[in-house]
Amino acid sequence: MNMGTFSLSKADVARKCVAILGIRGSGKSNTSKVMIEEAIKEGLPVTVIDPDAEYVDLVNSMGGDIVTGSDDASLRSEVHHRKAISSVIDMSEWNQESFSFLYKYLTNIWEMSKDRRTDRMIVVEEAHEFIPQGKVSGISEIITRLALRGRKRGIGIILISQRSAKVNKDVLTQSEIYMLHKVVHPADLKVYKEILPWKPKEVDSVVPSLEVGEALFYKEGKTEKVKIRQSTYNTLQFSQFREDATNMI
Ligand SMILES: Nc1ncnc2c1ncn2[C@@H]1O[C@H](COP(=O)(O)OP(=O)(O)OP(=O)(O)O)[C@@H](O)[C@H]1O
Repeated sequence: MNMGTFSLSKADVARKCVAILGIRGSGKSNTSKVMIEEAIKEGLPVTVIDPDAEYVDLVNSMGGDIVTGSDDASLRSEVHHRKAISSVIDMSEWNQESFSFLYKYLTNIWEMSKDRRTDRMIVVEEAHEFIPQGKVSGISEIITRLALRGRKRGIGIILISQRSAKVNKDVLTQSEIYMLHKVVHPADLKVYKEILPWKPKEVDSVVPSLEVGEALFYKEGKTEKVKIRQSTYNTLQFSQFREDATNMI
């Protein structure tokens, strides 16, 4: 999996918990898009919980299925699971139906993966909204279960959040891979200090000066400063836009 200045293997991420953290605009979504692109290419299906419908075009263009609150959760999750199809749960309506759909879909994936294991990464954008620290809901419970007990059933998780201090600690601290983009707030720097085997001073001096697309990649006790490549989809979109603009002139 070509991530930019570093690479990952499918085995590095399948059935693992990955956390992508950083302030707004630091490059988290791009990092997760690159990971998703590479996972799908390697035959590892993903399900993205997408509050802003920002993964719809990417996953759609790679052969995935887009579902919303008005779809049949049992049917869609069954087909996606059986045929190893990637999906985006478009939560942008942010209404009761979307939440009911999400709960049923994830619960079904959990149930079905007991007898029929197929590897899948569940991507949780704005993770602090779905698994907040100190608050419990049906959705937070099922995501927590998938994150903490999904490994044996083939399930891995990618958590993305701009508010690391607000994400359920039990889940966040179970992550095996961290992609730590820029943060500046002391509460978020504190979370990084708990994750990284660095002196607090070092975290304070390095992390706030990370540039867009740069991150500290932490895995198995080792930390490396990396630059993530641009998602092909972003680049394609951009070149398509340029082409369209040129044709208009
Ligand atoms: N690795 C990268 N190389 C070059 N540009 C990048 C990279 N990562 C992100 N960018 C650019 O930076 C901008 C913000 O990126 P992105 O949306 O991924 O940030 P974010 O942290 O997810 O922000 P938000 O929390 O607002 O969703 C985008 O225009 C994106 O194209």
